[in-house]
Amino acid sequence: MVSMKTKGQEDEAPEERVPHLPWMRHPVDIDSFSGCPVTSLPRLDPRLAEVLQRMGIESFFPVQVSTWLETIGPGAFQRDICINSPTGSGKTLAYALPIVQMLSTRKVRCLRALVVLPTRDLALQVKEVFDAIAPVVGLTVASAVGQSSIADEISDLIKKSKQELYPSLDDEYVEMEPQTKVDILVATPGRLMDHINMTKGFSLEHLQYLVVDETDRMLREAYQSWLPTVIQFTRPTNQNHFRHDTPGRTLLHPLTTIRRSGVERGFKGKCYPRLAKIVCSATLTQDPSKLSQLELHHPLLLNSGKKRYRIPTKLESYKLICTSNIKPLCLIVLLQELRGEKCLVFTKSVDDSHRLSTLLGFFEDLPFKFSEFSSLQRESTRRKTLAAFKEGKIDVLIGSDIMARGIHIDGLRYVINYEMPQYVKTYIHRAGRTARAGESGSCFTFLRKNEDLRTN
Ligand SMILES: Nc1ncnc2c1ncn2[C@@H]1O[C@H](COP(=O)(O)OP(=O)(O)OP(=O)(O)O)[C@@H](O)[C@H]1O
Repeated sequence: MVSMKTKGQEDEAPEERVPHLPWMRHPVDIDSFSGCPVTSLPRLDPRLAEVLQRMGIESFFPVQVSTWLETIGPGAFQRDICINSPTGSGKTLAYALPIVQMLSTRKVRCLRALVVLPTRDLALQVKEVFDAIAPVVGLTVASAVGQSSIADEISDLIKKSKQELYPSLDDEYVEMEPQTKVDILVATPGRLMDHINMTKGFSLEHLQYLVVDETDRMLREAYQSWLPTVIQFTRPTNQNHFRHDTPGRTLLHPLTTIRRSGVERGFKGKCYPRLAKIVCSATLTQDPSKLSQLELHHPLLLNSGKKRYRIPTKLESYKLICTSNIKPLCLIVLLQELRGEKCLVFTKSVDDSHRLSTLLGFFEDLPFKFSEFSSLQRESTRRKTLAAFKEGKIDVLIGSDIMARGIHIDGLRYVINYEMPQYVKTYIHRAGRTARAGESGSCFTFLRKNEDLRTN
């Protein structure tokens, strides 16, 4: 086996192409910002500063500072924000913090911010971030991910209606009451659609902020047309003539969110305040037809550096060249060398993960504990395996790209591509499970002699 350190995936990426969309050609460079101590961020609510410090956050990362300046700062969220910044650079807090700060002055509780992510694991991880900061300013967060029964989710989301409590109340008064009892909802598209279609009282009419995380993946799949549905339901009143719960009703009552009243002083004739959007990824798509689905309002791109994608600065990449017949042995040697440190091993499919785990199972006395992590396993099994891995009871997880996106595991220093990923984007997300939040980490990729890390 030959091992070689590479200069980094980005040096091997294909030639940069000029983006088709003019607004993508002139991004704000996130790397031109430096970190900022929590206590120095202009206009940050002292309660939020305090809770962040208690969480051990002393200063903000550049992506968080630049997003803050475009939302709470001078940018004043006049434009929709598209964030393209490396894995582990802190994008979650970059959008969570301004949203929580902006909602902290709300008077009436109802659903005002929606964050949508492709998988349940990611959604729950993001909810944890909101849960850590939102309650200190009196905000409530819920998830709609299908982790619990839909009935439990409904009881977390929807108030008992006044009519149920006081049957003699006038219908008109009851309709004025917002029925959602959370301020922020973190959802996966499937469960979100279930609530939109079936949950009585679930309404997006007061929504002010929409976040689409892992945007490129979210736009690649239709997920039951969740995006056009959300956009349709949140159009200003004068453009939205239908509602699913009370068809034909027009509403302009005192509790109507100002966005729906359509104050005509917005940019390029659009109603203002509008539904403000933040979309983000480590590999944001530049495809105009995909991005157009988001109906972005005068978008602003925040990009790390000049390149289209960037890997974390402290990530070291290695090629391991060996023939197929000795690859499992080479993997075992490598894992022995890593001395029981946490490590993710990626294969190209669930079947390959299963085969590799079964093969390793034949070896006795391996000095590391490993487990398979597969979409074919039950949700509860996967959750237990991930928890055991996080706690250090398992050293090595073997899986396919189900583990590649967004998941954060403290102290994970090594990623191994047992099979070379097919796309640069996949490499970036897999490798990005390590070297997060300014830490160092290494990614090893097994290749055959004439193979290269260069992918399409
Ligand atoms: N300002 C900060 N100081 C210290 N740690 C931070 C800070 N901001 C975020 N983190 C930590 O950095 C880690 C990575 O953050 P996060 O998951 O938001 O990255 P990301 O950019 O969304 O990555 P990915 O693209 O892989 O989803 C998390 O553990 C988070 O708690």
